[in-house]
Amino acid sequence: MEIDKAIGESDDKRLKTKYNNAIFVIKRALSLYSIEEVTFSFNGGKDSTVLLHLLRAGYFLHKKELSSSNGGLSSFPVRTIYFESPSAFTEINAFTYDAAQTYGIQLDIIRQDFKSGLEALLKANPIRAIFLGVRIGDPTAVGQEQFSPSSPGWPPFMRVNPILDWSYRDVWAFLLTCKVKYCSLYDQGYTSIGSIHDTVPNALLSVNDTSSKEKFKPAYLLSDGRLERAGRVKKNAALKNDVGSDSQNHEVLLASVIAVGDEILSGTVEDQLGLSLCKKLTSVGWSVQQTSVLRNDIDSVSEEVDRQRSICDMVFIYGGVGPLHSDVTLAGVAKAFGVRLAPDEEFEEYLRHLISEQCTGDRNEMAQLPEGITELLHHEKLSVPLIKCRNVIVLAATNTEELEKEWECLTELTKLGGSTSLMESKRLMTSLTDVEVAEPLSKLGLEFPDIYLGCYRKSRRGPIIICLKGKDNARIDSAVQALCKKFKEGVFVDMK
Ligand SMILES: Cc1cc2nc3c(=O)[nH]c(=O)nc-3n(C[C@H](O)[C@H](O)[C@H](O)COP(=O)(O)O)c2cc1C
Ligand SMILES: Nc1ncnc2c1ncn2[C@@H]1O[C@H](COP(=O)(O)OP(=O)(O)OP(=O)(O)O)[C@@H](O)[C@H]1O
Ligand SMILES: [Mg+2]
Repeated sequence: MEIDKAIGESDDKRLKTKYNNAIFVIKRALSLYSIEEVTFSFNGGKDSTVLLHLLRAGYFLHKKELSSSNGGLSSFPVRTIYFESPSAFTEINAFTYDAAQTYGIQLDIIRQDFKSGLEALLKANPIRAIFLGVRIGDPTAVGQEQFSPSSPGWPPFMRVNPILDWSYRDVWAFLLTCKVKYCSLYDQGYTSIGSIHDTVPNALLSVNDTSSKEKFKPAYLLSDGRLERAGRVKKNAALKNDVGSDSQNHEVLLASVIAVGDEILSGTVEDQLGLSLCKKLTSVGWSVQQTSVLRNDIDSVSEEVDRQRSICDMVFIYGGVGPLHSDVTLAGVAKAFGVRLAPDEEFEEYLRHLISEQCTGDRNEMAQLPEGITELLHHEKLSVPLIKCRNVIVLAATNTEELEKEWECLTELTKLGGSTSLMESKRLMTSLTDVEVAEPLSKLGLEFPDIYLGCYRKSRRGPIIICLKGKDNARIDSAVQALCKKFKEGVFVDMK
């Protein structure tokens, strides 16, 4: 069998291990279910192309073990389904059909959405397990194992994911080692393929060319596999798109800032990052809803992150990030999302590069990240990428200088300030007493419900500072005028 032979002859140890594990999963599935009960969900993408060949090899090896036959593989008896959509690339369609013909696959074309299509399929056939080319890092892989029952609300079947733990690099190592055909779009700079509406070539593969037409290097040259979805335009375009589906449709983006550290709570260390973050977020138009300081305790972190991530658009968490026993922040974030911490080999590489001499043992504990929900945000100014788990940003900064750098990169990478409209503000100082300003101010609040009114003082007896914030400078000016009218001239001093 040519695939098994090609891997056998390769000296890529890592690829061999990945291959053997995937074949093991496939053989287990073929032992657990009859051939009529399994289906391969094939869509012509690179991951499903890998799976196609693994299944061919796995089926061959499974048969060989059963019958000790040594014959070739002429046809592929695993039922194969393809959900064809009008928004698929023609190249994907063409490749899918071609591959089916080349490998003797009888392709069932389904022209319904996934759920309805699967319902109809399962009604008409005794299917119990479906092979998928899902990999960790795919948004749909969250919480999945190599064998994962379909989700509640979906028809009942087992999802079998033989390449769940394969990286982008593993996928290309396999396709190139086995010298198998793959969809032509991957040679034109596409690195992960969705629909024609949300997929463009990966800009990281762009080649500077003097001619007017932009050119791209092939997908296998993308050196950093974590960026394979950079060509998925809409989903990656702006931070606002990461906001949970249950988030409110408010115009101002809401943030929550969480510090993790027993030392802050005991007063041993002063938290300056919280203050700095609040200032930065406010300066780009975010409204900070809450700051909290938590103990270095997984459950405290997970409960607070879980609460804040559903109320706020973005949660910023810092402290407790590292390899020490007290560094529980990432574990808490993973728990909040109901996923486990799993080794991230590419993050591991970054860390090894950074701390190579100090690195002991096989596994670097710091390279464990929340599985399936983590996006690494790379910036040339950062030696280690920032960690983003859905709408939670984990900052590694331990002082304001480091925070400054991370913030700068974060705003560049995520358009943090670009997706919101900035708040205007004005501050007035007065030596009127609290009693004198209290009632007029609350009335002003009723007259200008769109203006935020805040008050503070620097000392009990000192002047009061009144803060007015809103979307529109003219509205703030009207509110200021209305307030001044309620008092004698000159009692308010404009501080800005
Ligand atoms: C064969 C098959 C089985 C699926 N099973 C499930 C499932 O059990 N639960 C689920 O939430 N989504 C399931 N999906 C949907 C995928 O998780 C995902 O939503 C789909 O691939 C859409 O990806 P896209 O929006 O990027 O195209 C399944 C899809 C396919 C093709
Ligand atoms: N339209 C579809 N028809 C059949 N199976 C599908 C379809 N879309 C997705 N799948 C299944 O889901 C898996 C994951 O899809 P995904 O888009 O992440 O990977 P891919 O298409 O194989 O590769 P790429 O990441 O390059 O797009 C596929 O390998 C396939 O098993
Ligand atoms: Mg795809």
